[in-house]
Amino acid sequence: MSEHYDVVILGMGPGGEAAAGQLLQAGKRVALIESELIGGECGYWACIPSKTLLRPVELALATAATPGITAGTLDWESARAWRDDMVRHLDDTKQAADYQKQGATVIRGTARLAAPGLVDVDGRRISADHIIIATGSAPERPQIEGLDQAAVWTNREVTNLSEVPARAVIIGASAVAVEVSQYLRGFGAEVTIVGRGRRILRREEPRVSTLMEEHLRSQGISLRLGATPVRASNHGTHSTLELDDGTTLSAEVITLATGRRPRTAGLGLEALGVSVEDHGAIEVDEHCRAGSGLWAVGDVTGRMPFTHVAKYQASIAVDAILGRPRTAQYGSIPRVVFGSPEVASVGLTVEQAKTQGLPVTTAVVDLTAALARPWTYEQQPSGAELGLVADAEGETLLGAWAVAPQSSEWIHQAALAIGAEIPISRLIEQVAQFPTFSEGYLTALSELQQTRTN
Ligand SMILES: Cc1cc2nc3c(=O)[nH]c(=O)nc-3n(C[C@H](O)[C@H](O)[C@H](O)COP(=O)(O)OP(=O)(O)OC[C@H]3O[C@@H](n4cnc5c(N)ncnc54)[C@H](O)[C@@H]3O)c2cc1C
Ligand SMILES: NC(=O)c1ccc[n+]([C@@H]2O[C@H](COP(=O)([O-])OP(=O)(O)OC[C@H]3O[C@@H](n4cnc5c(N)ncnc54)[C@H](O)[C@@H]3O)[C@@H](O)[C@H]2O)c1
Repeated sequence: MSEHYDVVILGMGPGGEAAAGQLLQAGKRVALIESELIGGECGYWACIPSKTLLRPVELALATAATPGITAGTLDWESARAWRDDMVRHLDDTKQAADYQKQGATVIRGTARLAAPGLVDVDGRRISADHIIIATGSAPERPQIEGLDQAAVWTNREVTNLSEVPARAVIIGASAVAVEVSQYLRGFGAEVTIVGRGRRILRREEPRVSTLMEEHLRSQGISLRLGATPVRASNHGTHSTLELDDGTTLSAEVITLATGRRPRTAGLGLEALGVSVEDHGAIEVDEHCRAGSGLWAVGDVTGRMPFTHVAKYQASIAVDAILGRPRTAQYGSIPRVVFGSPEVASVGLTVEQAKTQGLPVTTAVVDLTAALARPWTYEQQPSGAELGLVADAEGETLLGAWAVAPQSSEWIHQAALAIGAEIPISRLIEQVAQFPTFSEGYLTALSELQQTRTN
């Protein structure tokens, strides 16, 4: 006999946790299955430790750029201790107890789909009206000769490091590489990012890449772009990485920042006829439905692999389960790289708009030239810009990006404008507080309007 629940959730990262919270609140009988730690990759080996380690580095850089305060001294031991507290010393006992108190059944183990509506956890059989798969993603391991013998870190080791290596080579040139390079460099490592493309953050506007490359270089981070690693070797005290241009890099650790693979292997999806894409992602419809009574949320769906998206998809799936379906909309969800300065974007890039056959107008504002805020923020500001992408008629925004302090916060104005399709003629009537970075929107919007009238 199997135990029966209204809903069983496979994986308790941000997606699983958001679904669990809402279902328990709705009075559902819920079983939660977790093979490692409640909180998932985000809580222990990704968002939380990386943002915690970035914060003192961000402050040290800001302090060095601000007169009237003595440049901050970074202290690895106390940063590490704060990080350890923030990742709960890799202990989720309290989280499990809290869920149990709320009426959930918490099951430790690796879940597998045994049949429609039936889950197997190491021999224990659990049936449910609905199954939500929220098993997340694992680091992608590139095919590089000798990599298995070299000293290699993934996101797990590089976010939970106990000592900062003297030298680090990072393979990959996207969000993980930018964030990790900045805290490793800040705490004293010599860092080289190896990117096979010609620019970093390749999914964003080319100008974003250029600005951020300049910031990274100015902080002493080396960039080897347009270079592909071909061979790695372990030399005991250090490892080397040979690139296809014939050069060799040497470091104590090689960190992989080469993307993620949805965790679907071994789940038994194929046997149940559930569609899995090439890369392992579960195909879902606009309600996050993967099949009858089967739902998938978060990184496992391969759609915008961010924590806020996992939580959003969870709310979409739960609402459908509770009989009040909504349609998932991804077009105005922000994307942020928490570097110094922050890189924030939302909506379409010019390239993406073109691919969709949408003619566009654009405006780019040098915030340092246009605003007072950068000058009251630091003594010699540079490299802070805001870009807007609008339809060719200049009526509504399609996209926005910013490389500037705190842009993770103020990008949400553009997100709201894009999501709610607020006309530019209305947006430009807003008055922004002086002196703020938000004033940049008015400058960029007037530029868009001028392009339109010219
Ligand atoms: C270094 C780094 C930094 C990041 N920083 C940010 C950030 O600042 N902001 C942001 O929005 N995103 C960030 N991300 C992305 C973010 O971590 C993911 O998008 C998010 O964790 C996805 O949540 P999830 O619930 O889908 O999966 P996960 O967090 O991966 O959780 C899945 C859970 O399922 C469990 N599980 C897997 N298989 C099974 C099974 N068969 N049975 C039972 N349990 C199982 C796992 O143990 C895990 O606990 C970062 C990623 C990295 C690598
Ligand atoms: N602040 C945030 O929200 C945040 C922070 C970090 C990560 N994340 C998310 O986590 C996920 C993983 O990030 P990421 O930066 O690892 O992945 P990514 O998929 O964004 O980028 C992968 C990078 O690795 C490179 N690469 C892949 N295979 C390679 C190979 N064989 N040799 C050389 N280079 C190779 C790619 O060219 C690219 O530069 C992303 O989805 C990202 O959005 C989010």
